[in-house]
Amino acid sequence: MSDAADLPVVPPEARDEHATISDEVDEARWRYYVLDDPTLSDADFDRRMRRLEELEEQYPELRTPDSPTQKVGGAVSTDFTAVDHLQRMESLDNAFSYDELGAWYARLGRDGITEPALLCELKVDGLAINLLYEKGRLVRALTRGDGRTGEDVTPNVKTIGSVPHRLSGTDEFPVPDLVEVRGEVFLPVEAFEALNVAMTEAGKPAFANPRNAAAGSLRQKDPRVTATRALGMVCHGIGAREGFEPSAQSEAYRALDAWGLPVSEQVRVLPSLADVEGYIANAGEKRHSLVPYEIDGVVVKVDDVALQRRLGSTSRAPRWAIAFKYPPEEVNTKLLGIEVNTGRTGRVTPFGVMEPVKVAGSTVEMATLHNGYEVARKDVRPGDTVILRKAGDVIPEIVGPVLALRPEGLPAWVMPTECPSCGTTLVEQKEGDKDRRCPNHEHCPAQVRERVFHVAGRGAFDIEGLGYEAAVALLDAGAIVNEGDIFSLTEEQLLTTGLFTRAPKKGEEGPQLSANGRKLLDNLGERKAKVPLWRVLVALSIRHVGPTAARALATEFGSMTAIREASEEALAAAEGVGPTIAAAVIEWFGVDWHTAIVDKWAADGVAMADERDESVARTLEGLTVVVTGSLEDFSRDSAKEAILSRGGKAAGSVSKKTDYVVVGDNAGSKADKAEQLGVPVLDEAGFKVLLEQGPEGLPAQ
Ligand SMILES: NC(=O)c1ccc[n+]([C@@H]2O[C@H](COP(=O)([O-])OP(=O)(O)OC[C@H]3O[C@@H](n4cnc5c(N)ncnc54)[C@H](O)[C@@H]3O)[C@@H](O)[C@H]2O)c1
Ligand SMILES: [Zn+2]
Repeated sequence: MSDAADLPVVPPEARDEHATISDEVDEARWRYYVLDDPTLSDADFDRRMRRLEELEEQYPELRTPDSPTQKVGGAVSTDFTAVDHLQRMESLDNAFSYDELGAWYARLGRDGITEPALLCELKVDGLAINLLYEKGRLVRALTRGDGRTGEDVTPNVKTIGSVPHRLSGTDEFPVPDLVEVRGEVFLPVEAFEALNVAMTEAGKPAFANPRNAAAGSLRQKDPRVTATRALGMVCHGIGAREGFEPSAQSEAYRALDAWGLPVSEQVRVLPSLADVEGYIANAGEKRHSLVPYEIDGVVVKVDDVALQRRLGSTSRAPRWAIAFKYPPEEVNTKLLGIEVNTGRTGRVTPFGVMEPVKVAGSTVEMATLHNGYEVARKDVRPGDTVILRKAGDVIPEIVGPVLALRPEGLPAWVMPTECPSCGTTLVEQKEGDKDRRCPNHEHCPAQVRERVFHVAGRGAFDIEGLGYEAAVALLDAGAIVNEGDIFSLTEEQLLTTGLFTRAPKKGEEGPQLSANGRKLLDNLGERKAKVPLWRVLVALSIRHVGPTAARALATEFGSMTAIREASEEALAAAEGVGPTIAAAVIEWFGVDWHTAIVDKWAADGVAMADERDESVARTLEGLTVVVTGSLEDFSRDSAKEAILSRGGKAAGSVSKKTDYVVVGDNAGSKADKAEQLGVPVLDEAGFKVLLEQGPEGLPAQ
């Protein structure tokens, strides 16, 4: 041990920083453990703890017993009776990377413990609980508190369904005289979401996350309230015990399981660090699907109890365990402003602009707020500190404001009444609609821009070289007025934009078309000639007509003309279309500037029908055929294809306009309907004749 004299002198700045952060951490712990209402995100909290540890590493003098790094966080609220644990409850040291995990493992090696069996389990994001069983009876349940003294929440814990009030023994594991069982109380994600809906409906503030909701639900003064919250519990250790001496952590879990306590099925004992890393990676990938509650990491423990004893503990955590923490999915950041954006269909969407923060591995500075109601419901205001959540691949979400940090007098945000792009007064599509739309569909610059971009996009014409930047440039230069002009773009027009030009070479005059520009013209020419009809339909931005509906329409009708001429009933009757889409299609084609776009495209050489196989005779021209039940030699799709390719229409339901109904095995009501309406009915053989020879081939009815 070194003398105080050997220690580096602590500069006043370091001392100040340490004191400031210590105060912040103490305050944060109070809010988190006692009030269940944190103002720091876990990531911000962890960062402060790390900084304290760094400072103490550098200036060991700062590592006093009352430093937050030396204490198990938490305190005891006066709402509950304070009771001492029989054996201290500890925290866990953290690893935020494989390197840090490796460093922990290497330390075991230096302590003479090589290749120990390692028990891996999920780190449950809940709150710690200590259950005392005497002679198999649950006599007390305590929160962790400061590790020595916890809060007595026995009546509340007794409402948790998975916590047995009495243990049952087995031959291998008889009920011990006394045992402290440690575990985590959690609220499953689904129950959390349901609870928040109920809270909002009751006009109460929603919980920020399942962990806070679990803590708030368990630490209720009235256990009847706790009883209504679907809390769960999972065991992760034991404390004091009499009449029970397991030799391994995993053996303890087998005993807990035998006694009827909830033990996770995800626990594994693994032989090497590489296996542990595999476990961590796998659980990280399945973070939201492995178990119905939230996890924030993996806990790795030396399995052998004798080795655990040998390693012992620091002032706050065992040396034989480490928590590997996943990147945080929730962070706090400043909401700088709320802006609105007009989309392709005119929907005006508010979105939050935030101070950029890293969350779940990516930097986020914007997140949608969906509509004005959503902003009001969450009550987020520019200037608020907000909780930003990004779970896995899900798009980032602003969960809500940290109310305790709201500056006084911060005004609520008001949804604009006019389009941010063209100034037109916004409307609701239909009464009670939460969305507001700009009705200026034809000329609103934002809508036109989004549509042009959409026409060229992956799901529609898929035109390489016509991205967002090009769409904006072409519109700004007036080279195109709207999406109708895309396929008549000329070299001269491209030259007006600046985006598709290069400097003239010797002997050339004026700016020249760049390689990009020539490529764009080639792509336009190539795509318009061979694009399937359904992509053209998607490109038109008809409400409700996405790829699925577009494919259905194309299969059924085969050409743009057929779709345009079809009645609403005929559209609705088509397989996979239905009344909503039919109405949207009719409405869309009823607008002059819409049909002008279709006509312009057709004139510019855009393919407006799916190519037919010319070798097939058009035996069904003008006929509508319904196939029902299952056929031997045709699938649903191939039967339809056979009808379409011969010029017929394949309808989904039987009406007076149906010419033939083909009835296969297990045909249902459609066959009856045909009979009622007197529509000729064919079996599979008759269908084949019809396909080959047309109605002439069939015996006269
Ligand atoms: N946001 C805030 O203001 C704030 C304040 C205080 C603490 N916190 C959060 O709490 C953490 C520190 O709390 P802590 O001291 O409880 O440490 P910890 O949560 O990092 O780890 C220790 C705890 O993990 C729990 N745990 C879950 N699954 C476990 C398992 N399988 N095996 C063993 N233990 C398991 C136990 O309850 C144990 O007490 C911080 O990292 C932060 O995330 C946040
Ligand atoms: Zn507008």
